[in-house]
Amino acid sequence: MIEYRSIRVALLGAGSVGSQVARLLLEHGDELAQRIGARLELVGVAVRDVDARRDVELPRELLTTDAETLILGADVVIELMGGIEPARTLVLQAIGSGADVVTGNKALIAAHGPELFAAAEQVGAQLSYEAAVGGAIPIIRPLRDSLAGDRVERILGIVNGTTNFILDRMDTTGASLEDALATATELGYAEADPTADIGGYDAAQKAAILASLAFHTNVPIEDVHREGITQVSAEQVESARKAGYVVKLLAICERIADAASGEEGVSARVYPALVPRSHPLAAVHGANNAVFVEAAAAGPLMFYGAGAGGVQTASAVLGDLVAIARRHVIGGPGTAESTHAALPVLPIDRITTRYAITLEVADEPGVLATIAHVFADHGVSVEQLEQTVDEVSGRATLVIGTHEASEGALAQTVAALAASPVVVSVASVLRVEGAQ
Ligand SMILES: NC(=O)C1=CN([C@@H]2O[C@H](COP(=O)(O)OP(=O)(O)OC[C@H]3O[C@@H](n4cnc5c(N)ncnc54)[C@H](O)[C@@H]3O)[C@@H](O)[C@H]2O)C=CC1
Ligand SMILES: N[C@@H](CC=O)C(=O)O
Ligand code: NA
Repeated sequence: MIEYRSIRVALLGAGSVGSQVARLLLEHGDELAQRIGARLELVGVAVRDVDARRDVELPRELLTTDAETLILGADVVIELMGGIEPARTLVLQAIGSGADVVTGNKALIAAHGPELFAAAEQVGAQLSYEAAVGGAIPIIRPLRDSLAGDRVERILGIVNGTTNFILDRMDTTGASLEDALATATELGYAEADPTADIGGYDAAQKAAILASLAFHTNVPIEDVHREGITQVSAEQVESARKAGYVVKLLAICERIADAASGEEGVSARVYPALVPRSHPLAAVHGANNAVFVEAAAAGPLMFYGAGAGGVQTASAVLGDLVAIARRHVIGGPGTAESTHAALPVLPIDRITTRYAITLEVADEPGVLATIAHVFADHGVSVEQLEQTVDEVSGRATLVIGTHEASEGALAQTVAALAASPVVVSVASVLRVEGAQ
């Protein structure tokens, strides 16, 4: 029997993810020790209430309500409490006391990443957060390590399981958003307050993290353009389906070169978009996540799997922990975040993409010409137009697909269409992403 040295691990939070991390650590201690060359010793678990009922029974002697004392003397601290405070203060205290930190807290990394990474770099500590984006899916380490020699051009991600479940259900069963959300809540995917999911806040935090990593630039959460799925209707999903598209909530991170100056910037944004059914992201069903990365040398890559779930997410936490423990065995400082490129983060009106606009119009002569003029007047080029006429109401529905246009030009076009006497209503405006 080999006598391994111990690496002292403190766990903060024993909820869905934390309790599974504790279980895996306790159950697989021997095997992990052989992989690492040192034993991971779980020295304590900080909880709110030691007597609370948990899905996973943990040895009572490990439980404490005193997180601050638990941190002292730990080699690695795992933060799985969620939220900003006290998580931020405890992570800073852990780093200050010489510990490495693993967290799954995307809200914390998106809002306070630079402060936490700077604190870690100052003392040579490692701050790892694979669980923060895409749950179990390896995406942080591939971006940070595997693609470190490449140049990431674009990321299209389905990074929120709840909204993907809702949109998928609307697409496959014709359910309304409200009914699909109720099912997501019943199945335990949605948060108790699902605003973070359906409002796109959770996806925006993940977009900020992905863009920062991919473009070696600090992308603050405030600079991520965010639109949720609350306005997506069953009609939009249905007409997308008929036209060969699916509606997905996308987190998009993109390098953009200014057309005039050639200067480079980055965009990070979250919105529901039409994705062609032939695109790999269209095949991401249920609560799954996928991150589609386009890199200059590697080409397109897709990372797919369980974006949430206690035990699934615990896998990512354990991966970070093992990597840190192996470094402890070898020695040396942690890897600092790379933000050397410091590219400007561009506002939404600097991006260009394609759009699908649905208009209700009067079925009269000259209407098409008037509409075509509105597009031409604002420099937006129409790629395709389909008309269906309701003989009873005498109204026509026009679905207009554009070539790439700027957000600014498109917004002006839509305003002019809404004001036009031949337009009864602008029924839908959706961006189109991932089309060739
Ligand atoms: N559940 C999931 O599928 C995923 C979760 N995450 C992230 O992982 C982290 C943990 O998530 P979950 O386990 O789902 O949350 P959870 O709500 O199930 O667990 C958090 C636990 O921390 C405890 N806690 C909160 N404040 C505390 C304090 N001051 N002292 C001691 N205990 C405290 C709570 O009582 C709760 O038991 C969050 O940051 C979340 O965003 C990331 C990816 C997926
Ligand atoms: N609420 C999130 C959980 C994981 O981050 C989701 O639905 O994806
Ligand atoms: Na991950």
